[in-house]
Amino acid sequence: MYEKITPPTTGAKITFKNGEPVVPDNPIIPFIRGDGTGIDIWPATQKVLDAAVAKAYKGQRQISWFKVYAGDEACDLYGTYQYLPQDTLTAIEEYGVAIKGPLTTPVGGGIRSLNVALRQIFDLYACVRPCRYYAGTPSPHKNPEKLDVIVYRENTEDIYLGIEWRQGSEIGDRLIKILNEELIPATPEHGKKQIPLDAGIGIKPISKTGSQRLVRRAIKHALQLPKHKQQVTLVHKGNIMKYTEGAFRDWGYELATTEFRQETVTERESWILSNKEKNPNISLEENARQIDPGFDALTDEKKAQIVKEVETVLNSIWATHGDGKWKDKILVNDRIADSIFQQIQTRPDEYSILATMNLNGDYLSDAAAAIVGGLGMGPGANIGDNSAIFEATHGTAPKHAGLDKINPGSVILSGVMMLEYLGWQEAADLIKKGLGDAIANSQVTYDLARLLEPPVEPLKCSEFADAIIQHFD
Ligand SMILES: NC(=O)C1=CN([C@@H]2O[C@H](COP(=O)(O)OP(=O)(O)OC[C@H]3O[C@@H](n4cnc5c(N)ncnc54)[C@H](OP(=O)(O)O)[C@@H]3O)[C@@H](O)[C@H]2O)C=CC1
Ligand SMILES: O=C(O)CCC(=O)C(=O)O
Ligand SMILES: [Mg+2]
Repeated sequence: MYEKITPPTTGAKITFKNGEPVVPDNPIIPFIRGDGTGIDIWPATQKVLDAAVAKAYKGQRQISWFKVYAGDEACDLYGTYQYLPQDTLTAIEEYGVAIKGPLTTPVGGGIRSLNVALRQIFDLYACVRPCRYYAGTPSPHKNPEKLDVIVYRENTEDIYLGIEWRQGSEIGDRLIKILNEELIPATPEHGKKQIPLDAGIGIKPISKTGSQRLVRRAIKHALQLPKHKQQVTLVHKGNIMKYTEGAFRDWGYELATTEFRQETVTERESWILSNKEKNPNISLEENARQIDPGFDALTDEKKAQIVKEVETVLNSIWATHGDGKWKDKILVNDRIADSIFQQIQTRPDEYSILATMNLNGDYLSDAAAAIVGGLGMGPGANIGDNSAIFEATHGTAPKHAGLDKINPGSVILSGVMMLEYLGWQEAADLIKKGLGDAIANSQVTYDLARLLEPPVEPLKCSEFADAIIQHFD
């Protein structure tokens, strides 16, 4: 079955039932070491995960690690250009849950991202990246502890589908010609627009199915959070990209107000309901005026639409959501993507789950990680209905590779997410305690050491792992 690798002789497979993992006490878990600093980070991570599981379960549970190959290591073993061998795909498919270090993607030409390919091959449609603050972590922000968000990023489509054509390529030029001569003129709203003849072209597909399954998972996650964090914000640039990003927002609201009608309230609905609670005799028109500040300047047709919206909301959900009942529901709102980048800095405590499309979520997860201490503190998970791969937000950080210097925190915390996904909360909690206490004692790697005031002598990558383990007690 495998060409060059052999699964561990002990351990059992994780299986999936209704999208949830069924976990034996000794699961076999494939891991990819990763390129660049993967060589430093992975051994540190494995040591911490094994120590936590051993301490929490005293031999009753353990992970049987299965080394599989991708990136540079795979080419060394399997031959030139064998970046993602079939063995690796077979192993992940068979064992269901895997963890990986970062893999290199060249800019411009060369191979397309192996990281993205893995998400697409296994249909890992939700990229979940929590950003929370560990006390004592230096941050460029005054109150980093106020940020506690989870970026829920659609992980399989958008421009990451990678359908694009190079400038000057035969098909690219043909496509531009068809667009300029046939499709754009046939679409009146595009007027006389034309694509420059020397343009590269990329396609940005955003589907209803892809958007709604992501938002569904985000809402289900919100239901598990403490009351004050039960909120999902749909992040989009729908003012500019109406039929892709705008549609993502609309499909998100549609899902929330149909599949989760009893559990959710939209921000606009909450304004309408609260206007009536403050003034039970408020007219539909006055309510509409209060939810839309520019109401009086609108056309009669638009005004009538908003009045109708108010009426529909009151008729359909006053009984279930009115009289303050909406305050116990999950709040679903939306924010335009550029504004959310400043909102997480200026009003971080107003946000919880940020549901995004692929590109926006890629940007936003690095930015949010920076607030709570940088890319060394940014874990992540790629989750589908039949498999999951855990990996950090950051990349290979090649200039630090092999120096035993880089912060392994993000991959270790990705391991914590994996343990929680397996239901091994006790082991996950030990690591969170160990990591938190190490940071609180200023036992940190270079990235955090240089920001501390006064600066401290940094620990090596491997020493940080040891410090975490020492702080289990
Ligand atoms: N999922 C994946 O596998 C990903 C892969 N990549 C790939 O990684 C490669 C390198 O990408 P690049 O743009 O340099 O981005 P990286 O995220 O690899 O690194 C950028 C900078 O972020 C800081 N950083 C990253 N990781 C850590 C860490 N663990 N601890 C502390 N600081 C960290 C370092 O800053 P400083 O030097 O200032 O300390 C580093 O130089 C590219 O090929 C890219 O495509 C990128 C993202 C995700
Ligand atoms: O795959 C890559 O090289 C980059 C991907 C990335 O930045 C991410 O998923 O956050
Ligand atoms: Mg990224």
